[in-house]
Amino acid sequence: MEGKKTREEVEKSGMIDTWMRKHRLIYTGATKHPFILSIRDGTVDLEAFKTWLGQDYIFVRAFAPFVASVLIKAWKESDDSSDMEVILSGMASLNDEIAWFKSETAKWGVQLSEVVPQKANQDYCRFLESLMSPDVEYTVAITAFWAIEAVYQASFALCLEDGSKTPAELRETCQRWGNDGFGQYCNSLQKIANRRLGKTPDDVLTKAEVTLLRVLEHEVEFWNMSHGAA
Ligand SMILES: Cc1ncc(CNC=O)c(N)n1
Repeated sequence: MEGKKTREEVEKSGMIDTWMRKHRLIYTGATKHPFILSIRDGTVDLEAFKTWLGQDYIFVRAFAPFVASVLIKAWKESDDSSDMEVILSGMASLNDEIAWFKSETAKWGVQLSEVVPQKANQDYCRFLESLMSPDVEYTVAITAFWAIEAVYQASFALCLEDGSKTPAELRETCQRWGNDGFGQYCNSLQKIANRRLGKTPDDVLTKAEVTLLRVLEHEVEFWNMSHGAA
């Protein structure tokens, strides 16, 4: 019989893995969403793709200040100076990413000045803003940060696997988040999160788990936008 894991056992294997097993269904809902599966099997509606592209540009603009807030928390609270370098590398990539969104939307004829944030996007951006508060612990923020990046990494890596029928014109998008370098970066964030979660008080641990679940829910809602709005 499988009993409840002791705190010590969980620390060895890593809290993130434990939570991924515990919340497998919602994690799979976020990483194997019908929109992603439609890219992977080549049946994607290109209007849905364009909707996602325009909405994600708005999201990434709100995500950059969130990452900046995590950097500030790392600087103030972290017990390991290499955390800042990992977070800073993520921020640097966002500079390139925002430029990429501008050229990619131009390519697809998506007028960024005319993109109106949909409700799911607004809700997600507002949630990010709540996490920027100085009252939110570094451990909670870095867990959310990992989850946000990991969902995109897992989703788009799926579209690049052998046997996937991702349309040629979408491969570059999938590469952006599905490439090995981005995978390594997500692993580095996961290690930081695990290290922090392994030595955090129970009340903060609970907050981090709840926050992780909120991220996964927002990611599902974000993908859902691409259905309704073609
Ligand atoms: C909704 C959402 N979640 C995660 C990411 C990936 N992080 C930065 O690009 C993203 N672009 N959009």
